[in-house]
Amino acid sequence: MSWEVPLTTRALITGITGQDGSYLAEHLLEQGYEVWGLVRGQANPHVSRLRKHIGDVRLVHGDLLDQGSLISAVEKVRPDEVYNLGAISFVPMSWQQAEITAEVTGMGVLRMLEAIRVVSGISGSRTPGGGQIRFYQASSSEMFGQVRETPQNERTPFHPRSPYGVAKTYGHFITQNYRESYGMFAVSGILFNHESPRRGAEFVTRKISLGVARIKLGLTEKLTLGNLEARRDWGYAGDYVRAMRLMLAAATPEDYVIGTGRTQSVRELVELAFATAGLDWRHHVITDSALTRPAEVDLLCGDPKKARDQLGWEPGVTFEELVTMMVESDLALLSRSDRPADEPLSFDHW
Ligand SMILES: Nc1nc2c(ncn2[C@@H]2O[C@H](COP(=O)(O)OP(=O)(O)O[C@H]3O[C@H](CO)[C@@H](O)[C@H](O)[C@@H]3O)[C@@H](O)[C@H]2O)c(=O)[nH]1
Repeated sequence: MSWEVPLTTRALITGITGQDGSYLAEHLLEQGYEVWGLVRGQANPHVSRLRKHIGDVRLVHGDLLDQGSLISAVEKVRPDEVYNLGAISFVPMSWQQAEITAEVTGMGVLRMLEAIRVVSGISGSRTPGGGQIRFYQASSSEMFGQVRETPQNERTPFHPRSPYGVAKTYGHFITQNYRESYGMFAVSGILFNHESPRRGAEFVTRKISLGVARIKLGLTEKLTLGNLEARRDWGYAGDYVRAMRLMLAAATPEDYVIGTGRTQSVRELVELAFATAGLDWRHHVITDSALTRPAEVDLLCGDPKKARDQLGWEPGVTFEELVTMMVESDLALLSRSDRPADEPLSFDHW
């Protein structure tokens, strides 16, 4: 008599405590994966939240700033797939802390690739098979920056406009380089903005949905924003993590743009979010030039044709559904009797 030993794919996710990490962990668990998260720090407050919401995730300690810790983590977990979502991801902070952004968001990618290379025993160039571990890098549409063409696709040149964008561009090219140098299955998803009720409160979509909820519930009257004319391609994070897995399941390692193909201004987002709650934004929104950026990305719009044609990936949630989902979620959250007192609320309370 024989029986089949179940083959479980093992994934290691950096940035597991962030918005995308949480959705990706849930998605991979649903697909039958064994999911490990890399967590840093001695008393990381995000870990208990992660444990509470996604109990089945296993944790391993490590830090994108510490090469040895990444080698140890990869050695311990022996993953089939590594998803590098860890980064300093808030663009304005990258001007205040340009060097640490370069270290975490840029050099962190190199350190993880090196950890995979060393643990896989890849020493020379073009090792046959390039090892078994497949690597996903979270590249960003911020790399397009001052865009050369619209919509942006996989062949559009990069012109990053922030230290964050520059660091992501390094991460993108070092991933490509390890693929070309060592034959590793290393790919980048160039993801346009993707949001959800779990988005951090510092990003504009969540800042607006929380602001609308507070105003609707009489907790405040005004919401202060920066540049209302910037345009973004906003999709739903839960849709975008599906694309990450599909990229690693593909027959060949390639980079893909993930976006919706639509673009809206911050002003249009504001108008819709306030209207969703029955409010007129013009009575509540004020702008402050202190919130504008030293160099802005004026327009982003992704062309996801390659992902659609080759991966069968499609966004499921429209911009209008996304905005409604976020405003309704924050209205429900702030209406709760056990609402935490320490506002501003963020992803901590999903
Ligand atoms: N955060 C914020 N942005 C504002 C505000 N007012 C206007 N904006 C404008 O809203 C736009 C979006 O800002 P964010 O939501 O902070 O996102 P981002 O800078 O586009 O970056 C996000 O998307 C990238 C992918 O394109 C990600 O790579 C990055 O990590 C982040 O998630 C920017 O043009 C920004 O100037 C405000 O009060 N706060």
